[in-house]
Amino acid sequence: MTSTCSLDVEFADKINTLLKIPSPHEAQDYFDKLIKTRQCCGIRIKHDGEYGKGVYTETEFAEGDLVLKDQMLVGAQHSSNKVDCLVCSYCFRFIGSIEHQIGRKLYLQDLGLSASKECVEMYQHTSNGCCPDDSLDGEENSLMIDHESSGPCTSSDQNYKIPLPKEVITSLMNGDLVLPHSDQFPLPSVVPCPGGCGEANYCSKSCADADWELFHSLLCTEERSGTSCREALIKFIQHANETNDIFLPAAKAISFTILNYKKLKAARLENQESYSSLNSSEDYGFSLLLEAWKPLSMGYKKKWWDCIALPDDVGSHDESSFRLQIRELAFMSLQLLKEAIFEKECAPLFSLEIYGHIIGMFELNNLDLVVASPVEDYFLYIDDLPDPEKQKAEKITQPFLDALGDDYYVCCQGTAFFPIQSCMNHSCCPNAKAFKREEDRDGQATIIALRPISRGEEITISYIDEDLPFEERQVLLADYGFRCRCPNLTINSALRSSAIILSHKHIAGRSVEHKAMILKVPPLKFCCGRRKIYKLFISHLQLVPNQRMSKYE
Ligand SMILES: C[S@@+](CC[C@H](N)C(=O)[O-])C[C@H]1O[C@@H](n2cnc3c(N)ncnc32)[C@H](O)[C@@H]1O
Repeated sequence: MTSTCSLDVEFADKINTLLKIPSPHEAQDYFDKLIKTRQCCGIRIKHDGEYGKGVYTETEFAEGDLVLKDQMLVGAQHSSNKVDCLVCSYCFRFIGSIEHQIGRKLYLQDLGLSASKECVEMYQHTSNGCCPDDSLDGEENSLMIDHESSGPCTSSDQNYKIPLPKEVITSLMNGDLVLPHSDQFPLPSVVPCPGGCGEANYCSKSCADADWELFHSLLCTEERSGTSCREALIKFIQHANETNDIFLPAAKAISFTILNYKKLKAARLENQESYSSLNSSEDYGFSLLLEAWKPLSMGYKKKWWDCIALPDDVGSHDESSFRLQIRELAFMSLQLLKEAIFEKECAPLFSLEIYGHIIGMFELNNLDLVVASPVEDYFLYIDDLPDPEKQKAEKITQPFLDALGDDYYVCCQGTAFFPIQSCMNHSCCPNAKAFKREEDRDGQATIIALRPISRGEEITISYIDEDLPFEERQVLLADYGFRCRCPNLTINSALRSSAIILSHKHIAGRSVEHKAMILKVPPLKFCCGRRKIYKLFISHLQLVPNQRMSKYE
C-alpha cells in the first residue's frame, strides 16, 4: 500500500501551479537577470531549442576561455566526507589550518573510524567528552550519521597507516604544534554557526550570515536558535544519512523557499501594505510563495521515483516495487522534515509532489561538488622543496603522512544545483566542460570552452564520459531520460591530461552511491611513495586545465 500525503490532496491546485513550467518570457527575464550577477558575459538562455532550455553564446569564445562561473543555488557536502574535510558549510572552502585538517582527520581515524563506518561509535565516544578539541563539539550530529555509504574518495582502512601518539594529534589540533612551511598554505579561521549548533562552520562571517539567512536558521539543531523541533530535525538528518543524503539539500531547498517567503512578506509589510490585506487574502500569500519558489521553479524537473534510473541489480519485473520503495523513502523523510520545520503559510512545499520534484531536479541536473584539498598541496610542496630543506621538513612531516596513509589528499565532495549550468544540454562531442582551476577553491562550477565556440552556437557539456563506447553512453544517458543522437566525433584531447574535478552525478536509488573510476592521468611522479592518483566520480567527466597538475605532464 502506498502512503498518502494529505497535503497533496488539500493543495492539489497550488501544487500544480508551483510545478507549472514557467513561461518562456518569465524564464527569459529570470535568467537574463541572473546572468548579470555572474562572472560571465556573452551567454544567453533560450527556450526554443530542440531539448527545451539551452545555453547559447552571444559572442565568440576561444579554446580555454571561461564561459561561466556559476554559483550554486543549493549544495551540500556528503555526510561521509565530513570526517575527512572541514569546510565552510556555505562556500565549501577548506577552513582552519593545515594542522587542524590533519589533526582532526587523524583524531577521527584514531577512533577507528573511516568516513563510512562506525560513525555512531564515534558519536558515542565524542559525546562522552573524549573529544580533545572544542572545535569538534557539536559536529557529532553530522558525523555520526553516515554509517552506510562510502564515496570514492573517502577514507579506506585498506592502506597502511602508522598511528601517532594521541598527545601529538591533540597538540596538532590545538595549534600547539606547527608544521614546517604550513604558513605557505593559510586557511581562513573557523567561524562557528551563529546559532551555536557546532555542526556548521564557515570561512567568514559573511558566509555564516548568508547561510543563516538563506538556509540554516531553519535547519540549525541548536536549541537556542529557535528551531522548534530539534529532536525531529536530528531524526531527519539521521534518516538522511542512513538512507540517502540527497534529502539534506532537499531540506535546504525547502528552507530557502520558506525563508525567502518570509523575507518577501516582511518587505511588503514594510512597504506600508496592511497586515489585513496580507493575512486575509490567501491568494496574496500564495503569490508570495510563488515568488519565493521562483529560483527552484526554473529547474528542469521530474518526480524522483519516476526519473531515477533502475539500478543494475533490480530486474525490470521489480521496477514498480523499486519505484514504490523510493517514494516511500521520500515520504518517510518528508514526515520527519515536516515535524521539524513545518510552516503553515508554506504548506504546499511539504507535499510529497513538491518534495519528489525537488529531489528529481537534483537527480537530473546536479553536478558533483568537489574542492581540492590544501593538505595535498602542502605535502606536494614539501616534496618539491630543495635539499637540505626538504630533508629537514620531512623529518617532521613524514610521520603525519605515514599516519594519514593514502587518504591524505581526500577532497571535499558533495552535490550541488547550479541554476545556469543546469540549463546546458548534453552532447557526446561537447564544446565546454565544468572544471576547477587553480584559483577555484570554492564549490562553484566553472565552465570552460574546450574549443573555439562561435557566436550563436549552443554551449554543450557531456553528462557522461564521452570516451565510452556508443552503447554504454546510451545506457548512461538513459538515466537522464534520453538517447543521444549526436555523433561522437574525435574528442578534443587538448585538456585531457589535466585534473578532472566536477561531474554530473546521479544520485543513487537507495543509498548514496558513487560511480567511481580512476582517472587516466599521465604517469605520476611519486611523493614519498604515495603521490595521488585521482579517483573521481564518473557519470560525466570534466577536464580541468589545472596548472598544478601540468607539472606531471
Ligand atoms: C540538465 S537539463 C538541461 C536543460 C533542459 N534542456 C531544460 O529544459 O531545462 C537535462 C535535460 O535536458 C534534456 N536534454 C539535454 N541534452 C539532451 C540531448 N542531447 N538530447 C535530448 N535531450 C536532452 C533531457 O530531458 C535532460 O534530462
